[in-house]
Amino acid sequence: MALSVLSVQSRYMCCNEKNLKSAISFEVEKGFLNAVGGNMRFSNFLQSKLINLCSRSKHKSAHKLLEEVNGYGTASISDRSKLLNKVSVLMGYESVQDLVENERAHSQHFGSDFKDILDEFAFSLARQRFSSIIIGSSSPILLFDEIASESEGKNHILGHVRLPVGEEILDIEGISKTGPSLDSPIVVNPSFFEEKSENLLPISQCIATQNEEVTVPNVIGEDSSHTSALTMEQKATMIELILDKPLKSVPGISSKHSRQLEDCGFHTLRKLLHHFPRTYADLQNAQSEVEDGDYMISIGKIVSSRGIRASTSFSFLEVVVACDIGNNLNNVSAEAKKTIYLHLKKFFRGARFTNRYFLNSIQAKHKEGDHVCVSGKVKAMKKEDHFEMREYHVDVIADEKESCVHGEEKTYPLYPSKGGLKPDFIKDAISRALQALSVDIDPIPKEICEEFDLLNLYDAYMGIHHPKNLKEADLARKRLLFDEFFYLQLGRLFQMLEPLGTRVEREGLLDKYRASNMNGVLIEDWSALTHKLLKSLPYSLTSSQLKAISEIIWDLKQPVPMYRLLQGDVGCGKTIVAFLACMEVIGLGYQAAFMVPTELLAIQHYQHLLNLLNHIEEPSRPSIALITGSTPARQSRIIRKGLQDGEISLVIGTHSLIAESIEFSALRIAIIDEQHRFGVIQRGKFNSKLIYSSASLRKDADTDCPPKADVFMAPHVLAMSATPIPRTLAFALYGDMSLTQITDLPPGRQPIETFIFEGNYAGNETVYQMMRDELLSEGKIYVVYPIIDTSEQLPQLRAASSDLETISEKFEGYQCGLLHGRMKADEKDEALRRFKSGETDILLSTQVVEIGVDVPDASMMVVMNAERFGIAQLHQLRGRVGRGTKKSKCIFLASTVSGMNRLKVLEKSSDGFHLANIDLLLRGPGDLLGKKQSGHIPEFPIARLEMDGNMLEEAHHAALKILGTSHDLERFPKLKAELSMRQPLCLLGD
Ligand SMILES: Nc1ncnc2c1ncn2[C@@H]1O[C@H](COP(=O)(O)OP(=O)(O)OP(=O)(O)O)[C@@H](O)[C@H]1O
Repeated sequence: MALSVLSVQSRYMCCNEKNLKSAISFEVEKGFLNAVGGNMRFSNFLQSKLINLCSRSKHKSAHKLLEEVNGYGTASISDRSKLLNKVSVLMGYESVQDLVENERAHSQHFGSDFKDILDEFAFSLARQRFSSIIIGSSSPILLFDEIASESEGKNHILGHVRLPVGEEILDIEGISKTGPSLDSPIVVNPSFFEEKSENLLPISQCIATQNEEVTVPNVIGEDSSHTSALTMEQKATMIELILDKPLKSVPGISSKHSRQLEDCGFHTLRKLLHHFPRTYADLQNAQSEVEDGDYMISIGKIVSSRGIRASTSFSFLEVVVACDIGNNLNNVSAEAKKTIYLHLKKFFRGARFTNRYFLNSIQAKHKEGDHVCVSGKVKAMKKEDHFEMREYHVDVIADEKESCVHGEEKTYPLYPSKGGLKPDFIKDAISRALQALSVDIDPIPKEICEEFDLLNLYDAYMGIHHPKNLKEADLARKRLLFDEFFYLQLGRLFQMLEPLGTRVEREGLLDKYRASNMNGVLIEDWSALTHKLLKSLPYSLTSSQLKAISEIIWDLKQPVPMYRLLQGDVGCGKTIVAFLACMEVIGLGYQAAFMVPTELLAIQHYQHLLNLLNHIEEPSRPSIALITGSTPARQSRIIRKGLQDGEISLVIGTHSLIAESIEFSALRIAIIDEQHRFGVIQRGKFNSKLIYSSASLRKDADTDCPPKADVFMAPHVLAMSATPIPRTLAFALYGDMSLTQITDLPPGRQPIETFIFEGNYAGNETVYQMMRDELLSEGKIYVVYPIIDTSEQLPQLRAASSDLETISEKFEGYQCGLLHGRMKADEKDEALRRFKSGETDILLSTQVVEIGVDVPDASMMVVMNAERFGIAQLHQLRGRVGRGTKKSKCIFLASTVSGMNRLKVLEKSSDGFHLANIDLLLRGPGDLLGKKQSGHIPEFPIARLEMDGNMLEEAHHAALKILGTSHDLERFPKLKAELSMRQPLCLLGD
């Protein structure tokens, strides 16, 4: 309605703006409706709703609200809005907005004519009723206010087509009349967005009406003759306009809708187009048989929707969807087709969910006759062909006439909702945006697309959102995935080339990347301190470790901060590689920080390094410190001071290392062990912390002694991952990182024998016997549990603390220890120390031992309820044994036979990368990396990473090719512009 295009300003604007606007809009509508009805004041409407709720004495809050409603007329706008919100919630709506939408839908029986009249009158009515609100006083033509900034001399390109000097600014109402709305189909020439800087077109010519097409000279493509006179800079700036235009400039997206989209994060065309379908429905309903427990996705028609009150405090919603199934619905005889009925059920507990208003409102959300796509797990009901779904997802297929419903087009994109916007609304906006897209938007040159077998960008956007079939969607996905990698690679390489002065230097660097496996620094060129630590080791490094450290040292010598991921299977010896990297920078007079995810690991690393450094003579022995959450305040103060003064060269710690109060005097390298366990946010925090710390050196530089030039550079970052995440997944997460892999294990390691048993009486007894045998041969045993204490909710799970007594009794004469996350740091440390020293023979633990714990002579691990862990996680746990020369065993006890089957893969393989790939396929990347991380993973681009293994390599080669042709990207202005939109060109060290 008209009100929605107005800019509403009020001194009461302190309350939630969305709710306030909805409340006003609602009042206006209701007021008007009632005026038409002729006899009911607006507050009566609320009263009538509330009185019904009050009829039940339990609703004390409704009574109170009724009193408030009596004073509604005199209340402030913000109080009214709050009141409306409360009433809405009490009526079972989510918010006042939800109520407005539903009430509006309800009022549609007045017919579209009435709606038009309502729209027409609403504006003036709003003015009359709310004199305190200034409506329309600010320029309603928000679309064009960039023009003003341009005339003020800012050379800013508009989010819309620029007008020639003197052209009248169009009125928003004018635009909405001329331009199509979200409800009307449009025909727009793809070149709508393009513009010519010197000969700008009147906007009226650029907005196509229903049947006209507008031709605007093409200035975007590199080969366009019009562009030859433009400078690269101009071209690059113009290029930003296409995908980074605001949505309000897309024909067919009204300013109201664009505001709604913007509120949910869709600020530009790009943002909207990158809202990818979460899946595609095959509208042929190919399943011919449905069985209990199947996960199905199916198209059907809603046959009924009922909100049912089962008791005074229990209600449920039942929506029945009829789905025709059959192998190929178009070519199947009537007998082969059949209809199944899906009963979608949602349950509500609590008296407030049993009132009629609530039940009506939830049942009204599913309209009989609607075509929907349903997905979820089915449970067979007693009646044949009837299935229940309790956890389901329903998408309304917007237009039942849509060709795909009738089988012409099989793939139907299903979008996730965002910020409260319904998927259909987003889908519609995406379709509008696609129509407005230019065919030649692709910044990647045609030759590169051809060489790497990629769709062009326009086809990729079309293919991902409107695919004809799954193959087309997959090709589109690949192209967009390629972009993710490509720009990261391009950005990284570009950043490295920038500071290099001469063409020869740049070419040299590119050559090194062209043959990256040749990079490395000869051992003779390592620093003296690194050599000393190397000499103190009781073993020699494996060839893989040597290669890793020389790659890292090579990177440390580059003029830009290193960003490298060190990856290797469990127990391959990553820690020593990281220690050597620290020595390299400490040897040059800088500091190092080593951050690990658990206190236990911090202590272990600290003690390990301390032991190694004891072999180095005093003057050159670096001072190291340990700082964790349990470090006493006084000691932590001393350490912080030592780091600030530069007296401490290396600090090992948990996330407390990123505490605000820690400052370094010359931090040069940050090692982040098990980086993904910190989550992206903390990683970012750590980085910025480091940059800040380095930046603080500038102050010193201004005063007495100017530091070396490279002090201004942000610290090098070496991330380590013991979870052997697949190479490609690693890049999706750490796309701008270089990768070093340790591929072999230290010599003398014996393969771990793996057994899987069912955790029943017989299984347990067998395991106990194996444990006895192990103890007799002087082995040490970890017993790992999924939980600390037994839980009533999960009686089938064995718990570490509760089992201590049982195990102690069973293994009389042997000492048992306990280790879990709820213990204090020193208790944990003591438990591990006793196990290491042999004071305890059996350590009952939770998964705290999973990461990094190193007890080389531990020779057996038993994992209880192993089905509760992921495959990669079990592989990690198994890696706690077999770290020495003693032959080790690992036993997984599963509660169920089906659980045992899943674990069988661990019996067959001990290759972490292979197992991680399986986990990725079984559980998806979110699960593989733990909950913390999953929220940050763009599900779409990496959904099938295991199958796109070569993509990263290709992206890397493509980036090298581009930069080989033009070191500064001057010959590819579109790419340069795109790169600058995707990430700052100088992320670090600038
Ligand atoms: N080259 C080597 N030769 C013999 N032993 C080694 C070698 N490198 C490391 N080790 C030993 O192997 C064990 C495992 O090393 P480390 O803890 O560094 O492995 P990791 O890769 O960090 O393992 P995890 O992923 O389990 O944390 C340690 O006891 C370490 O001393």
